[in-house]
Amino acid sequence: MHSMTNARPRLTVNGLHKQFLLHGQGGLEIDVMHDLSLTLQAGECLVLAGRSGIGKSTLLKMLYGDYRIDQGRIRLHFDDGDLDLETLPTYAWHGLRRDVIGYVSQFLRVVPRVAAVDVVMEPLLARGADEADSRQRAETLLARLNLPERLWRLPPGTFSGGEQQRVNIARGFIGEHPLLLLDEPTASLDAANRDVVIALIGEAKARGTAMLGIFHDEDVRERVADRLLPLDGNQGGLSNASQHYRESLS
Ligand SMILES: Nc1ncnc2c1ncn2[C@@H]1O[C@H](COP(=O)(O)OP(=O)(O)OP(=O)(O)O)[C@@H](O)[C@H]1O
Repeated sequence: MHSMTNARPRLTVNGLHKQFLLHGQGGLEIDVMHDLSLTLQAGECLVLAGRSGIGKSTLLKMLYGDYRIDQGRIRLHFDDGDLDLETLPTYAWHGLRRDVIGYVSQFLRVVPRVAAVDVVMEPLLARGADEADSRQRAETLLARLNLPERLWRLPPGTFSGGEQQRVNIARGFIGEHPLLLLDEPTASLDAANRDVVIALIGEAKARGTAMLGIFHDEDVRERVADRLLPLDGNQGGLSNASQHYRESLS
């Protein structure tokens, strides 16, 4: 995998469009994103803003390969060249997620019977890291996030929402990916743990991590955002969706 450079934006998005075709609704089309462009530098945290349903999570899912890039360009910049995600073959996404793009989703996808500490260290093991070192780093992160030690060896399926989210955050940060996507990582946390996440984001910035995040909490947003990107304006969203819906009825 390429190594990333500090000299140019790590990520450039140009003319991105996203449309969902709802087969169950007689082929209704929903325009979620229209002509979105952005750049993201190393060590920068860009926060996506805009009303609910405007397409913030959709953008993160397109960057992570969960949603197809139908129109527009998403380009990652490395020392030795660029990588266009819209033409990336399916098999290449696995390595990209392992080594380059990290993602803290809103909810932990629990794997049954796997202990919390193993969930957290897995991204390191996937790269062939030493098991004892990986476990040590996972435990350090879980301790920082105040997850009680008695829970570390238990599967997180029965943990509280906030406990699961802290396992999720530890798993997302442990890999120190050069590009990190954050979908409401602090939503279900108390003030003390929110502060830990803000500190983790600060440390990631200092390492040169480029971050794109969604934070509804204004206090958190102010503390982490280097820039805000409002998705409202000409980027479609619900107004377009409802317009399409009305057109489909007429
Ligand atoms: N897989 C999908 N199929 C159909 N429509 C979808 C799909 N994913 C998202 N949408 C629609 O796209 C729009 C944008 O959703 P998205 O989750 O990106 O919004 P958001 O800005 O992150 O909202 P919130 O702040 O409430 O999380 C919504 O109208 C949603 O219903």
